[in-house]
Amino acid sequence: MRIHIATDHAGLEFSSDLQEHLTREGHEVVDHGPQSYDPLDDYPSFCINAARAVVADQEAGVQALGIVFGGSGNGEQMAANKVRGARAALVWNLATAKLAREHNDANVIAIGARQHSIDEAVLFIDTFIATPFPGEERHARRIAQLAEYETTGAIAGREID
Ligand SMILES: O=C(CO)[C@H](O)[C@H](O)COP(=O)(O)O
Repeated sequence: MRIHIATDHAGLEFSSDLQEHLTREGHEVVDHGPQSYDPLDDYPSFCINAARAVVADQEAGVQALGIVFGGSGNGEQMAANKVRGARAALVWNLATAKLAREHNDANVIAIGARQHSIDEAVLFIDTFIATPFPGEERHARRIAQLAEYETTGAIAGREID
């Protein structure tokens, strides 16, 4: 699996530990930065670049997922979700790590580095990567509705209020 990682200053240590872990596990890790600690850096560009790379890989048939870290993970998730085709889930326990794949077919996981130990983050990420999207019809239907809104602005099955 190719894993695109991005963070900001708040998650830099997590990102570096995670990159070592994922490389040991046999994944191909692509680091979208930042490369050094700057307490004033801004997460959007790093996270958007990682999400864009995930979507581009998936569209090219390459198996890829993304991981974005920040202090809370909230802004990082928002940034990733601005990318067309990205489905970024904020994960904060084991259940949300599994559900992000099983129900949402998330292709990016967002984690708050100030909210968890590194061991917890490793568990969430390993679970996220190992969990397939079973493709149950109701979940696929809802994901397709999101994609339709994203590409056409149409809200499936409803008139615009
Ligand atoms: O989690 C984040 C965004 O959702 C950022 O990592 C966080 O806001 C950075 O905060 P600060 O500039 O105070 O270190």
